[in-house]
Amino acid sequence: MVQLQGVHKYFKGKKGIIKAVDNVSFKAMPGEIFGLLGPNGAGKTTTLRLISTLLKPDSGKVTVFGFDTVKDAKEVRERIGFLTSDMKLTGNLSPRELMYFYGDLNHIEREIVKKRIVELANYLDMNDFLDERVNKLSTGMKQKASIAVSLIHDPQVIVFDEPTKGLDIITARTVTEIIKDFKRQGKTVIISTHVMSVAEKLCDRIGIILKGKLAEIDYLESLYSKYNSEELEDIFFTIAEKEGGLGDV
Ligand SMILES: Nc1ncnc2c1ncn2[C@@H]1O[C@H](COP(=O)(O)OP(=O)(O)OP(=O)(O)O)[C@@H](O)[C@H]1O
Repeated sequence: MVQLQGVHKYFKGKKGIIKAVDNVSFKAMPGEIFGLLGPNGAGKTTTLRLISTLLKPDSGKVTVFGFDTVKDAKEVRERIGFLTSDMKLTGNLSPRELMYFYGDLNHIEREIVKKRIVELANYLDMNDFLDERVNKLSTGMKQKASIAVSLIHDPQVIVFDEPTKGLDIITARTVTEIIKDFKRQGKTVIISTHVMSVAEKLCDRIGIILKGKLAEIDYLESLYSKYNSEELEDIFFTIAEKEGGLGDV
């Protein structure tokens, strides 16, 4: 389980203070896909980076299975996998070598990593390119390799920033199927997206984030009935217009 309680994260911008995350609170539970939906600059990536210990909140608290992301960062990192479509794997190492490298970084015994590589290669259908250099791989293969690397420690919580960004429809479909599978495995999944169809296809619960604030949070089905619409896009614009939070959409 992931919990945010009154979390604030501000940055200094050229035009003054940017309230990237402004008093955000929510919970994401095991076996659930929670989606943060918002326009560019709304604070989605910052929120996910706070959950993944890559940033510290200015105030408020983020916990992962009760462990505090600041005080217990090591315990949190052991339980979390942070994935992003922007993760560009380059260089002369193969996916297998990269998985060993990240296994070592996570202090996992080599025998365990060896077994995990077999599991992940079968699961992600990577056996044909497990020993190719990553800079020779296609975008889809690289994406699978970066997912495998991020999952080497079999995390209970998966945080995925813009899971389908820049992917062709076939790879995007593979990635969305993998995310659904995480849910079936009882993992806690948190994704960010600005693509309504991705949120509609994948998420059980959605938090709409506008200018750093959570403007709405509810089950997808409840949003449809609350706003009397079957279109998440219409619901999003209704909320954004009410909040005056469309920013630079
Ligand atoms: N390291 C940083 N330093 C200064 N400002 C930052 C930093 N990181 C993010 N910001 C600002 O915080 C705000 C929220 O950014 P964030 O990347 O979280 O938004 P986002 O919802 O993920 O947007 P996008 O969909 O464009 O990726 C933006 O105004 C951004 O410019």
